[in-house]
Amino acid sequence: MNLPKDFITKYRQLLGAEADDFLASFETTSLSGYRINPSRHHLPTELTATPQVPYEPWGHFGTVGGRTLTHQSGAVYSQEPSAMFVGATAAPQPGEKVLDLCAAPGGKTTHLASYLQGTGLLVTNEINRKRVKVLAENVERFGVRSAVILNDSPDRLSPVFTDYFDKVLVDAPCSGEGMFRKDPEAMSYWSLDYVQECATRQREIMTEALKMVKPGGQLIYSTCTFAPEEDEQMMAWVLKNFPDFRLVPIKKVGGVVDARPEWADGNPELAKAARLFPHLMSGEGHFVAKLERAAGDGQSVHRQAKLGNPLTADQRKLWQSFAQQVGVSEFPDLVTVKDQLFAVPAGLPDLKKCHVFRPGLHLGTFKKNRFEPAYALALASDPQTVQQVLSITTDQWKAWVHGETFTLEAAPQKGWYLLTCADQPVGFGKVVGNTVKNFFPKGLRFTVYDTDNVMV
Ligand SMILES: C[S@@+](CC[C@H](N)C(=O)[O-])C[C@H]1O[C@@H](n2cnc3c(N)ncnc32)[C@H](O)[C@@H]1O
Repeated sequence: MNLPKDFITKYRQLLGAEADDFLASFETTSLSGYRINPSRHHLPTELTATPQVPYEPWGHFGTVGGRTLTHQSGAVYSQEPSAMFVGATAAPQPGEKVLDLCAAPGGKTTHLASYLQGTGLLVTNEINRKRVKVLAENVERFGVRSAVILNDSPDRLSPVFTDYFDKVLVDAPCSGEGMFRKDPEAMSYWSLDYVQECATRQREIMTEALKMVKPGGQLIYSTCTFAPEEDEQMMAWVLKNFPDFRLVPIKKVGGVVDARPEWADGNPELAKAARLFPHLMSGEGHFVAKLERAAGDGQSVHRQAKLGNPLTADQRKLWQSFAQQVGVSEFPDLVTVKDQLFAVPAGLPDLKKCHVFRPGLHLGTFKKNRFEPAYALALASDPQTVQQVLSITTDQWKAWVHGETFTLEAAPQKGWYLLTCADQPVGFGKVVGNTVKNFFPKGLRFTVYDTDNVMV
């Protein structure tokens, strides 16, 4: 690999005798991994029997293809093994209020959602308009039930969510040195100046992010770079400028090591943060730190959310009749945005000043005198509790994701069914006679070839 000259010189100086092993690791193959979705049942051993990532019970080494049933149904999320250390360090408790400030494409968000188990509140934000769409697709595919998706800059969010969250994750945009092995393209925009630019942007992001942590709450900061300017030096800057925050120790296993105080101002507290080096563990380069705000009284009062519109009597009837007939769970807080129905998480502050991309779980669309359930609702539904479930074969699944209608041997009762394949939810289909009408979202359709493995 043709590493930039300045990069080699810098890390030879910083790492001394360790530099040879560090630089040699760039010549080895990067490792891929995936996380299992804990809300899915009966997953095949092809997925569950692969070697486990040491610090993440849902994490496995291996590859899952994008055109598989496993991927489409949200049974897994492909994620580089080191990146799993971030969510495992945040590990929010069910019921907590959590912000993922730099969230697209959604690796950490879906991981945080696994910990929350459909409870509490997950505010997941992405500044970039194109990337927020991908984030929404991944949140939907993973069946996340209690997320609000925002498309804002940190300085727009901090006045709305001052002193609000139990946990804030800043998975910062960074110089990406830790990804050179996996994605050599990242080297093309790297320079010593670029590292400085990233550090400046990270200080701006952190200044806003820290305001949103409630007293006693935590902020998890991570990068996928080795650059001390963006890692230990960033934490040294926080400790100096935000005295109500301190670093708390992170449990380090599987070759994860202490951060290096000598790469910043020498403050021994910095060793509490974690470094993931590819020459010391099985994964790419990362840095993770956990900051905790001192307990005390938060100053801020949060006005209740005014999101969307209440349902009309007709809309409520249509939704209830669908929910009862199909047997999907009820949601306490429902709102409409135009003709779209959403279940919103409880306890949100007023989001009038935010760009709300999704106010909650998309349940469906009101059409003229009928209700059409959303793909997001299907993937957030548990086939074990839904009453109207239709199990389809893998050949029928191939037709389904390709956008085709297909026929059944016997005609069940007319209506909406949660379709499952190998016990995984794959969408809602409408049965008319012995035909299953296709409602797989047009933008997500794909072709599965006979030679493709449906599972991995
Ligand atoms: C490292 S990526 C996040 C990866 C994501 N957490 C995941 O696990 O899939 C950083 C994200 O920060 C966003 N970003 C860039 N500039 C930003 C800024 N000034 N404030 C907040 N986010 C920013 C980028 O668009 C990018 O999606």
